[in-house]
Amino acid sequence: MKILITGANGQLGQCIKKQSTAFSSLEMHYFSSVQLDITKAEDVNKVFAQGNYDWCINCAAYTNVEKAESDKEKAFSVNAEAAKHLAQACSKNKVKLIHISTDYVFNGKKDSTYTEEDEVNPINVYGASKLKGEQYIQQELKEFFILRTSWLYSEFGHNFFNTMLRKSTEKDCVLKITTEQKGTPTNANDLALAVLQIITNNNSAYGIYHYSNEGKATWYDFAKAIFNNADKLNQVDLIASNEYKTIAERPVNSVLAKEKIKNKLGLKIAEWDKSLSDLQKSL
Ligand SMILES: NC(=O)C1=CN([C@@H]2O[C@H](COP(=O)(O)OP(=O)(O)OC[C@H]3O[C@@H](n4cnc5c(N)ncnc54)[C@H](OP(=O)(O)O)[C@@H]3O)[C@@H](O)[C@H]2O)C=CC1
Ligand SMILES: Cc1cn([C@H]2C[C@H](O)[C@@H](COP(=O)(O)OP(=O)(O)O[C@H]3O[C@@H](C)C(=O)[C@@H](O)[C@H]3O)O2)c(=O)[nH]c1=O
Repeated sequence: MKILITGANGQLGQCIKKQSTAFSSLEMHYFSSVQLDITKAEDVNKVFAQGNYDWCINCAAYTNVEKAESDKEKAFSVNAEAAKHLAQACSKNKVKLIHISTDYVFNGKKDSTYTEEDEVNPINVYGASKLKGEQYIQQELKEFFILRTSWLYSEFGHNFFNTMLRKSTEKDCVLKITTEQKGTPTNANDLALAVLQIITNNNSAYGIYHYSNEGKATWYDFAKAIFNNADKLNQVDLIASNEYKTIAERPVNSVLAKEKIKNKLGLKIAEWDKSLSDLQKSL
């Protein structure tokens, strides 16, 4: 099977590269943002017309939640308009699409886990742009999986996990970490494996699915677990805080319900804290 991966040098793209070594039946074709800018519809059409792909995994996105508030046009261009071009190219060339979306499509006011049927109502520009992308894909294409995930981290790229470990090397490190949001940290390597399993299982139960690791945490809980696993809790002054100022608002609760993906696609999902400690042991 021939697979096109966009945004290949981002965090998820690199995890897919790492995990795909165990999937010898897949012929992977990686395109970085320089090799294929998905906002350029003509370039997208050219790559699709030349490739004869079976699947496209869209890892390309505008993911800076803070910057998106003042850079709305760019966020919508990448996360919404370009997702539309991709879906149109997929439809025209009979390519199946796996697209990644976010827990930030929800407003966070629900006090239990979010299912795929729950009302979407984003409270920041990034979330709104990702929601528009989901809507375009549903309009343009039948054979798609949209996987909404949350709080991705890994050894690659820019994420909360790497930020915490980097800051902990600074002298007299004091970290005030918010307890105001509850969600699920998700190992991007686990998501990468899930994506590759969906492709190889050749399941045709297309649609929107939630995928995160199991369990829930605040960002403070997440930071504490990272430092505990790294045996660094006594090297940092870690303070639970409800005063960390941000430009973008985040949903207070964004824990995702995973029953649909487990039941319909048969995926097994690890607990967030176990997956985190396994990753840290392996690095
Ligand atoms: N990170 C997270 O916590 C979460 C992410 N998601 C979603 O998961 C997916 C993967 O995220 P993640 O890997 O963490 O994000 P990253 O920001 O690490 O990677 C995104 C990649 O997209 C590339 N990109 C940006 N604009 C374009 C463009 N116009 N054309 C082609 N490529 C482009 C970036 O390249 P460059 O660096 O050159 O701009 C980067 O390599 C995204 O859809 C994101 O919305 C969902 C929930 C949580
Ligand atoms: C660095 C830092 C952050 N925070 C807070 C800010 C914020 O509320 C929370 C997380 O901060 P970040 O900026 O790392 O994460 P954020 O950009 O909100 O992460 C989101 O990214 C997008 C792409 C998604 O799709 C989401 O699922 C989610 O992972 O922690 C602190 O409280 N203290 C700190 O020192």
